[in-house]
This record gives sequence, C-alpha cells and structure tokens, in this order.
Amino acid sequence: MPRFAANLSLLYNDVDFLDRFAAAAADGFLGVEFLFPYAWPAEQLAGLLKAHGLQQVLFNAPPGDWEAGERGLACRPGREAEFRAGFERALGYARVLACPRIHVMAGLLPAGETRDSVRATYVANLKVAAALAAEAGVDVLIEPINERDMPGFFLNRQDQAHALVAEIGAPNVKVQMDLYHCQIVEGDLAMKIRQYLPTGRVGHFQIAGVPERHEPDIGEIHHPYLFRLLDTLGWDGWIGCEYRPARGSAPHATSDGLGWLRPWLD
Ligand SMILES: O=C(O)C(=O)[C@H](O)CO
Ligand SMILES: [Mg+2]
Repeated sequence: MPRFAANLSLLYNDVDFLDRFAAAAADGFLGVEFLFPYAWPAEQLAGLLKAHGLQQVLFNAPPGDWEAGERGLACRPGREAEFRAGFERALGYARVLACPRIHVMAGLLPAGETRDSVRATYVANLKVAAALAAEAGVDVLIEPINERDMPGFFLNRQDQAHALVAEIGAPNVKVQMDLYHCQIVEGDLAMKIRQYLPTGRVGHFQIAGVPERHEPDIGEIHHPYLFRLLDTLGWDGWIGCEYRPARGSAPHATSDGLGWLRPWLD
C-alpha cells in the first residue's frame, strides 16, 4: 500500500505553518514534507513531528534568493561556495529532523548559458552534496520540473535526470519523480514508472492533478491505476501530496478534498 506524505508548504495553507503538522496527523498522514524549514529552528519542528507522531520524509536545500526568483543554485557557475554552505545547512536540519532525503533544486539557466555549458557545474555541485550527505546517511534527490511552471529550469525530463545521476556516480543520488511535472513534460506515466523504478534510482514520488495542480482526483491522470502499479512494482517509499487544494473552504479546505486519499489510508 503506498504511503502518503502531506506537503505542508502547499496543503493546509489556510492555517499557520506550525499548525499544519497537527492538521496532517488528524487526517491520517504519517509523513510530511515541505519546501523550506529555515524560518523555524530545527528543534521546534522536530518537536512538532514528535508530538504528532509524524516522520519528516523530505525537504529542500536552500534555493538561493527565492523571493528574487531563484530556484536553486546547483547549475549556477560562480555560486559553488553558496551552494555548499546551503547544503551543509540543510544537512544540519536533516540530522535534527531525522529526515533521510534532501531535494536539491537545479536552478534556472543563467542568461547566456545552455544546459550543456552548465552541466559540469551541476555535476560537480551534486558530487559535493552527495559526499557530504553520505556521511550523514542521507539521500540527495534531483527533480525534473516542467518549464510552464518554472521557465528556464535546468532539469526537465526523467531521461535527463537519470543520465545525470549516472554521471554523478554516487549511490545516494536519486530522482524525485514528480508525476505532475512528468505528465506535463512527457506523459506516458505508467511506462515511465515501469522503466525507472526497477533501476533503484527513484528516491521519492510526488503527485497532483494535471493541469491545475489541484487534488489528484481532479484532472487528466487516473491516480488509482498508478498507485496499484507502484504497489505491484514493490514501491515501499513515500508519495508526496504536493498540490493546491481546490475543494472545501477555509480552514478545512485540505481535509474536505481528501476523499481521494481515504481508500488508500487503510
Ligand atoms: O515544484 C515542485 O514540484 C517541487 O517539488 C519543489 O520542491 C518546489 O518547487
Ligand atoms: Mg515536486
């Protein structure tokens, strides 16, 4: 049976961030993920996880200046020291939160650069992150993201991600297979899962309805088929619920829209 994690950056966003842990636990989630924990002390977040019987399954390394539009530093030549310092900060949080994986966002292509011209920077940065993470027993995840949501993002396709994982050559670097982005960029989701899951190089899944990124039962993907497929293939990791609730009304919008999840919680 798939295990579902609530993405607390997108779900329960009609209550304060620190109250989302309790809300997720009350809805039956056993795991949570979020984008960035850095506005709160790690010990405070660890206390909330413990109080509500939740596991932290994923969060992101610092992405650079998010407010200014940056979406990761890994592919940015000249930002290597900042990338490393950010990743070390993330590892500190991972230790306190007992979180076994960190997502490293690739970043937007700098003006005048191409995917080929920044590839060596990206690979070198990921090798550094992988070595640091290995000492802490943590996996480093890389995620292909569609360019409608993030124009100019370096990493967009599953085949590109898997080729980079092979080139980086570290056993703790894996792909975060977000089926929402994969559907928008490539489609053919079931065949892509059948192709990549047996490689052992998929470290996490995420889901959302396509194209609006609302509940998984809104839109063009039939998720129950994919959940059964993941079960058949023996996936025992997590599926992050990374969508913007569209049903119900505040302060229960997320809970009101969880009808799709209930059959999978038992
Ligand atoms: O956008 C996504 O799908 C992610 O998972 C990133 O972590 C945040 O942009
Ligand atoms: Mg995602």
